Amino acid sequence: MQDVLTISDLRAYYVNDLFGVRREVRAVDGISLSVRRNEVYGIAGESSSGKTSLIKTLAGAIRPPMRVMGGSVVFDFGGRTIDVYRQPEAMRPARWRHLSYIMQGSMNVLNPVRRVKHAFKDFAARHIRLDPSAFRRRVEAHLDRLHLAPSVLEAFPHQLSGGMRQRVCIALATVCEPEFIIADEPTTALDVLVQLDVLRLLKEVQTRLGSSIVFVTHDMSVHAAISDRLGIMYAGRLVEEGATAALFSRPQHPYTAHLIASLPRIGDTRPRRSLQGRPPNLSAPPMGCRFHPRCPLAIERCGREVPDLLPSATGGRVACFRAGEVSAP
Ligand SMILES: Nc1ncnc2c1ncn2[C@@H]1O[C@H](COP(=O)(O)OP(=O)(O)OP(=O)(O)O)[C@@H](O)[C@H]1O
Repeated sequence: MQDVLTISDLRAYYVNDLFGVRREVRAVDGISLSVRRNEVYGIAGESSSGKTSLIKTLAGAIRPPMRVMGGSVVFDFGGRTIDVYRQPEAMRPARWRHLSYIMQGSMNVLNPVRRVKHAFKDFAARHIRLDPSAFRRRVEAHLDRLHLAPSVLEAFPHQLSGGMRQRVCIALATVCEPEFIIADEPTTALDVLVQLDVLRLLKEVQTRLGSSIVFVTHDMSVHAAISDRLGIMYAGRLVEEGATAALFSRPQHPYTAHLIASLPRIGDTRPRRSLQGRPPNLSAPPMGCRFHPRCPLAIERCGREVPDLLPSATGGRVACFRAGEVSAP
C-alpha cells in the first residue's frame, strides 16, 4: 500500500531563552513513521507525551517557541510530493484541499457571532469552484451525509449542541474531500454516546473519500474503535507501532501493556495498578530508554542505552530491550 505521509527522524523542540539560559523541551525527538493511503493511524500516549506537538509539526502548524531542529515531513498527494519544511510555500495551497486539520477543541473555533454558512464560505469556497447556489447545494449534500440538516448553515454556533458543532467541524474539514485529515482529540469533550456517533461518521467519511487520517487521543478505547494502526508515544518518542488488533492482543512494549491493562473491562473488578512515578521532564530526559525509571521490566542496560525501534514479533516495531517478555494484558 502506498504511503501518503513519511516522517523521518523528526525533531521539534520548544526552545526558550530566559536571561541567557537556553531551555529545550524535546517534545518530538527522533520520530520516523509513515501513514498509508486509506488508513487511520492512531497516536496514543499519556498527557505530555508529545502527541499534539507531533501533529502540529506534521501539519506545518508550528509557532515559536517551537522549532523544527531536524528531520523531514513529506506528503505524497497523488504523485505530487510536498516536503513541509523544505517547501513551506507549497503547504498553503494544499491546506483544506489536500490536508485538513481538526484541532483540539475545534468545536469552539467556530466564530460565535457569524452563522455557520460563513465558515464554509471562508474555508471551502476558494477550493470548490462553483457558483454560490451550486456551492450551497454541495455543502448541504455533505452535511446530510453527516446527519446535519441544511438549517445548521443559518445557525449561530451557540444554537447547536456540542455533538452538532463537532460534526460541523468534521464537515468543514472534509467538504473539500482532502486526501489527508489530521484529528487531535476530536471527541474528547463529548459524552460517550455522542463520541461514538461522531467517530462512526468520521470513519464513514474517511472510507468514502479513501482518505488517510492521523488520529490523536490518549483514550485507548477510542483507538480500538477507529484506528487501523497505532503508534504509542512516550516522552517525545515512538516506543511501539503496529496493527491495532495485534497491539491490543500482544503488546510488545511494557508501556503499551500498561495503557491497555488500565482500560476498564466489564465484569473485571480487579483493582487497576497505576504506573509508579511521573513522565519525565522533557528538558532533561533520563539517559537510555526514557521509560526505564517507571518500567517494571527495566534492567541495567535500559538506563545506559537507547533502544532502537526495530521490527517486532507481531509485525510492527518496538523500542525495548525486553520486547517479547511482556505479559499479555
Ligand atoms: N509552548 C510550550 N512551551 C514549552 N513547552 C511546551 C509548550 N507546549 C507544550 N510543551 C511541552 O511539550 C511536551 C509535549 O506536550 P504536548 O502538548 O505535545 O503533549 P500531548 O501528548 O499532546 O499532551 P495532551 O494529551 O495533554 O494534549 C510537554 O512536556 C509540554 O509541557
